[in-house]
Amino acid sequence: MNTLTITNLSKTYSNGVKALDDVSLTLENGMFGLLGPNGAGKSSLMRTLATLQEADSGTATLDDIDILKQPAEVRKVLGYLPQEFGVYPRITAEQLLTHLAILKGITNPSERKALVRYLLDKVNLYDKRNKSVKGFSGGMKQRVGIAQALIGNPKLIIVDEPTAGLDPGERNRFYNLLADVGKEVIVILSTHIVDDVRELCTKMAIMNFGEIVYHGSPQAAIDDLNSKVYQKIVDRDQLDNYASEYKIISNKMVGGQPLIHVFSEGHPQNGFEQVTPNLEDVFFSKINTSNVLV
Ligand SMILES: Nc1ncnc2c1ncn2[C@@H]1O[C@H](COP(=O)(O)OP(=O)(O)OP(=O)(O)O)[C@@H](O)[C@H]1O
Repeated sequence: MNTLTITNLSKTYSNGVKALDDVSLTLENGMFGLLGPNGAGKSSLMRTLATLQEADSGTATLDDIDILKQPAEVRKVLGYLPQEFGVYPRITAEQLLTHLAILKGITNPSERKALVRYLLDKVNLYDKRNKSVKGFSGGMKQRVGIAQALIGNPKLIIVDEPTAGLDPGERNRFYNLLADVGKEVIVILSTHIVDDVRELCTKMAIMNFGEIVYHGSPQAAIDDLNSKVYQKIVDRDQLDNYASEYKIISNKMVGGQPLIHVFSEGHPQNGFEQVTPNLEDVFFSKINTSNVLV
């Protein structure tokens, strides 16, 4: 069992933005979802754990490695799929992975060849190994991204917003692959897509303005909202009135009209009906609700 312990991590950029505000989390093997809106600080946290940037204060350890002080040690046991894994030279999938394996220090040619073929098979691209990666679909490129993250038997795999731009079929294939990978190592899936976390993760954190605003299981967070979420279709021009009277946690268009979800300890009457809460309700109820109104 591997353990990642993050303690009081903070980071303020030179422009004054506090991207990490006293972040503390403990993670063990399995898929961990880090959910947050754009700009919440997810990439800042992922880049810090991937030793690509420094924190101002706090600590992070992976088993007995001090991530902030021993970056070279971390890199040996880290697999990282960055948000922009997008520079593809005109080489085949097998050549690209071979090249990245060399960079990762796999020096024995026959061991490297066997590893690359194993990884291509694992991400279901063995048949495409001689095709140029440039011509791959978004989903296939992300699978190459996972294959390269698996080089060197990592203990910690970080994937930053991996499903953006994938069609539903490709997203599903990618989910299956991640779920398979996540059994024996720590996988952190950073995303603003609630479905990614619902489908894959048993543990999660929600981040907003650099702070962890929830840490626990998705189901426990949903249970907390039980019989406290109500919905109603309202007129668009009435939205402001509803916002001042109720605690709106989400607002989406259904057939051209806003469907609002509100949080309420008791039944709000006035045409509202109770709904079974979902992870999206959790997400919106934990982050700043002023974003909700369009
Ligand atoms: N290098 C930087 N210099 C200054 N500000 C930065 C820098 N990188 C990020 N920020 C700011 O820090 C905050 C957190 O950014 P970050 O990229 O970590 O968030 P995020 O949750 O990953 O968002 P997204 O989903 O948009 O990638 C944002 O306000 C962002 O504008």
